[in-house]
Amino acid sequence: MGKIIAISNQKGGVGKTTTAINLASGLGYLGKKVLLVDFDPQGNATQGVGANNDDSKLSVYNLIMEDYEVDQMRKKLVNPPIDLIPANISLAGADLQMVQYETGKEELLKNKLDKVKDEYDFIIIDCPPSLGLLNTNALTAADSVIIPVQCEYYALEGLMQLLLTIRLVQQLFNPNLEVEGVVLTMFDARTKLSLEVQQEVRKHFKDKVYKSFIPRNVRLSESPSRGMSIFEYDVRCEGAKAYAGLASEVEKANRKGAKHE
Ligand SMILES: Nc1ncnc2c1ncn2[C@@H]1O[C@H](COP(=O)(O)OP(=O)(O)OP(=O)(O)O)[C@@H](O)[C@H]1O
Repeated sequence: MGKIIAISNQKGGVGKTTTAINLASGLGYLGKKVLLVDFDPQGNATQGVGANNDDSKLSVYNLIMEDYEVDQMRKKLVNPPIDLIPANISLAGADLQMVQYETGKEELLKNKLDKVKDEYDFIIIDCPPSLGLLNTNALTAADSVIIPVQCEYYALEGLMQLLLTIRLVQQLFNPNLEVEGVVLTMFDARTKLSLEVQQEVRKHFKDKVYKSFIPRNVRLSESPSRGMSIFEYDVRCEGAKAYAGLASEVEKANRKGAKHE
């Protein structure tokens, strides 16, 4: 049975998509069967692995709002060795449409992903930067959440709101939802601020914070525009080493019988 992990933080630009792409790819290169679900209307994860986010194509919108199944829109990629459910701008309208459903609107993604969960070791969901119904769908479908925290001023601001949302989803729709881990992103060891944010986050989340932190690295910001994960774009750069480390930590924590270290 695969593990479904949502990459979530309602704050924009903290590294959700970069983490979703490179964690999924890193796990793929470790030999794991991985499905990356782009669940952000911006479709950045789709483009970031070199796939098309043309809004005339079937996407995650059709999966959750219509009678389609994963098989009809998943793309099997070679480099990185993962499967992808693409997203495009049509997903932006889903929130408003779902609101009108009387029941089941929080479980639309879960209902579809559960059917393919057995085929994968990991299903990674790239969430949108909001706490609306799309995010609730991702958290209801997920077994756990990885929270990327950018090393900047006000890094922790808004995290309480995310934790409250996670608790609410636990109470209402998904009692087994857990925080898988917190990953520090855009870390700059030369600045006092990055070190302070790191200390603050560790004080708060203790052993949930991954030992691998993601440095600010220009190669990581360049790779999506080439449609490559960091492992194809520049496997030797610091960003690639950091995401390889994160993928190993996540893989190890989810080996049968393993406990989060
Ligand atoms: N470690 C890093 N070093 C340098 N640039 C980075 C790093 N991580 C992310 N970026 C860049 O920062 C920007 C925001 O990153 P990303 O798109 O991953 O964040 P996001 O949380 O998914 O954003 P959104 O909330 O808009 O979905 C992008 O331009 C990305 O290339």
